Amino acid sequence: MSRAVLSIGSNIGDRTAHLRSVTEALGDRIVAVSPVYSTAPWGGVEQQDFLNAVVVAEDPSLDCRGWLDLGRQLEAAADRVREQRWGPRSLDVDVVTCHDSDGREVLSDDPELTLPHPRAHLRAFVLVPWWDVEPQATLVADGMRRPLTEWLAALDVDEREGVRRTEHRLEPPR
Ligand SMILES: Nc1ncnc2c1ncn2[C@@H]1O[C@H](COP(=O)(O)OP(=O)(O)OP(=O)(O)O)[C@@H](O)[C@H]1O
Ligand SMILES: Nc1nc2c(c(=O)[nH]1)N=C(CO)CN2
Repeated sequence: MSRAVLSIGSNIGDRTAHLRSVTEALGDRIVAVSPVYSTAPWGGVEQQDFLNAVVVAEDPSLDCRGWLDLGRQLEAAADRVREQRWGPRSLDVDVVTCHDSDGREVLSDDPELTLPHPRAHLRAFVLVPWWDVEPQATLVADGMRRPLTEWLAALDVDEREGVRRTEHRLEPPR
């Protein structure tokens, strides 16, 4: 059993449909889904704006590695092509944090699955929607555990202003 915070993003094709493919696949395993944000590209590659959201999900049969594998499967189903680092993609699923069945946060420095995600604290497109669904959450980076609001406050204003809430909704029908 584990609980994961997943960051999902898309900037190619039907972006909402790509994000929705994740919430549809997760179904009853979803604990919370953030609003969808339109976000300026992060990372220096010139490309289309992204749609981003954060999903919190629980699964009794998945460990943290299982969330990474599930994310890869969903990316493949969206015809994700791995070309350029931080470049355009139909669907990106990142595991931001993962807690085990005892509620303990799993930490890992394995390059295949680094936890928490090593760049989450630098990304307003992760922090803003995550704060919407878990305002009390904290994130470890650079050897410090800080509330999301503190990591957000440390970012450039431009970075935060590039993240704008949309009316798109991802919740699967109940
Ligand atoms: N927490 C994590 N979530 C998702 N992938 C991870 C994580 N930690 C390590 N990885 C590894 O990162 C590799 C590259 O992933 P990906 O192609 O999605 O990178 P990216 O989205 O371009 O950049 P970034 O990793 O900065 O989001 C994957 O092969 C994966 O194994
Ligand atoms: N705004 C935004 N920028 C990005 C994103 C993303 O999801 N949103 N994903 C990237 C690859 O990790 C690189 N840059």
